[in-house]
Amino acid sequence: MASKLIAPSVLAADFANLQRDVEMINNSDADWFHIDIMDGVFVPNISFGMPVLRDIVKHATKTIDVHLMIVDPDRYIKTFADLGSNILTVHYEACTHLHRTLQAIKAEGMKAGVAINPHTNVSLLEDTINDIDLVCIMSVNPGFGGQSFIENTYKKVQQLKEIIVRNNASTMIEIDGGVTNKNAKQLVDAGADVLVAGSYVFKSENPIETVKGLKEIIG
Ligand SMILES: O=C(CO)[C@@H](O)[C@H](O)COP(=O)(O)O
Ligand SMILES: [Co+2]
Repeated sequence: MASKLIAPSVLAADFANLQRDVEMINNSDADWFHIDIMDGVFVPNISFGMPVLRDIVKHATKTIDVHLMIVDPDRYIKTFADLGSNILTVHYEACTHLHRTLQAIKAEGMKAGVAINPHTNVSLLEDTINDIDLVCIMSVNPGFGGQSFIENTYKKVQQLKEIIVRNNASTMIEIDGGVTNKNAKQLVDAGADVLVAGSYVFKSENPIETVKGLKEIIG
């Protein structure tokens, strides 16, 4: 079985010491950079945009996993490809023509991801699962780091895993929000492949050791 991945969320980094924090992820056991882009419309918060991502990409040596929390994401697919995104995840709730959006992401040479809010049932992905490289199950309401993990997520992971197996798909399952050493094992046991961790990593005393601890837990 492929090893499970950790993707620290740069949203929780110190933006006045961004290069230091990017190097920390480079030097850690982390697998991906998780980049949260918020527009203040789809979610009630604005994070950072293209110039900051450009500078992160300049220094990052690992996969760039971009989580778009914006309305009408089709407008920016090419922009995020040109900036160096490897995986581009759009929200199910923000896409009128999800199938078309997924094809457009892949046409730009990126992996295509779909994120679902806590209220969105995984069964809605059954008809597109073979077109989706990664499903990001939100385990908090999107918009902010540092929120508490929603326990119903375990059930959603199991249900999504059943859909993936039933359709013989190779879709990865990512969990985003409130991930810590307390829920990591149960999430991978339920079928998760990638765990995003923001505050738990960056607000810890020794982020490198914290990532290492998470990797040891998920094996
Ligand atoms: O997309 C989001 C929030 O909307 C996440 O990626 C958070 O940035 C994760 O942060 P923590 O919950 O781990 O602090
Ligand atoms: Co995110």
